[in-house]
Amino acid sequence: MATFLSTMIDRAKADKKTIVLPEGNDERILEAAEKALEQGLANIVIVGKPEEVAEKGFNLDGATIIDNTKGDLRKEMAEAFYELRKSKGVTPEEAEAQMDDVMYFGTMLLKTGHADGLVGGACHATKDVLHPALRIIKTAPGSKLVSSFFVMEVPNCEFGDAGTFMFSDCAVCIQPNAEDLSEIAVATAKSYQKLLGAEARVAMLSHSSYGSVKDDDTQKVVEALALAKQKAPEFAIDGELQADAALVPSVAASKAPDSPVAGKANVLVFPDLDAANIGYKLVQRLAKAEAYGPITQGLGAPMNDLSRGCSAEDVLGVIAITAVQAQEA
Ligand SMILES: CC(C)(COP(=O)(O)OP(=O)(O)OC[C@H]1O[C@@H](n2cnc3c(N)ncnc32)[C@H](O)[C@@H]1OP(=O)(O)O)[C@@H](O)C(=O)NCCC(=O)NCCS
Ligand SMILES: CC(=O)OP(=O)(O)O
Repeated sequence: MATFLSTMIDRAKADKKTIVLPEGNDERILEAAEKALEQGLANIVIVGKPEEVAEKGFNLDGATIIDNTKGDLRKEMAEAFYELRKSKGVTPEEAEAQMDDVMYFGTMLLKTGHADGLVGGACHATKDVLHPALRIIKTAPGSKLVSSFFVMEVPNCEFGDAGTFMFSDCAVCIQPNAEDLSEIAVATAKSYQKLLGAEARVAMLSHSSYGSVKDDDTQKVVEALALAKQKAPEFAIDGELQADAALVPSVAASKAPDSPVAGKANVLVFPDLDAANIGYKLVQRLAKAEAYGPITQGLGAPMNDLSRGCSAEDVLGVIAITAVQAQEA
């Protein structure tokens, strides 16, 4: 049976894109690069010192390895970064020094067209990937908010689409207000349909189902639901729902009867970053689920993060997803 990963790899191969991997010092990144090259799913650019990358012993034939610490490209990226950020008070010297940071250098390679997408975060915290993304790539036209999702593949699971889900926002927006949460819900519904080619059924999660608890937190979700429905009436979005009501048909029948989503949700929108980040890691570790992401949405170019707990297989999945996003950019 085709898995999410095999589908993404096949789609990536159909129109090969160039993906930059700024963390050439990380073995999981190099192992994933080796696999990506072997399978022909993307052209690979690695940021790192060529001799140090070679020492790790991976077969990276065909990859371009770029040293950010010297050479013409460093100068070119520093100058382009200065032009972008001088209005924010950045000096030419600061721009040059900023290129020591592989994440900024890699983001500049993406910005200037040396790559179509970027994957990083195996050894950088999420904020260190998101800062250059927000400062250099910025939001896509028509998008106000950058957020993220994980594709979760839960083994032996009858819920969602045979165990496949998107969880959002597990990485970017710390304390989204109702307006932000509505943007996250609509963006993730669109991402689900685009990436997985199936109808999204979006549950706005809470500790309440259909008014069973009324407090400031549940009312934020109620407000977000109303805004999301107004913005995108074409999507099946419902709430507020507890996780059991969202997933389990028998619980849905008692807690949220007649809901178009309860008991069959495949997109879970969590009320804040605490709930979302904790929730995805619990499912990943306790249910032994595959967790691909965090994949950003709303950015002007495909640039995706990884968990520092990722495996080489997770990195390969995110490279494939990023290449597919680049085909659509
Ligand atoms: C995403 C994050 C890094 C942004 O932090 P920040 O300090 O607001 O970012 P910056 O100041 O660099 O913002 C740069 C610009 O992006 C904008 N911005 C920030 N977050 C944004 C978002 N989610 N969507 C769109 N724009 C955003 C800022 O308003 C700013 O705009 P300006 O240059 O016009 O003033 C921060 O929200 C964060 O740390 N999130 C949690 C990450 C995390 O730790 N996750 C847990 C583990 S996965
Ligand atoms: C997404 C995420 O939680 O990243 P990390 O594990 O690197 O903090």
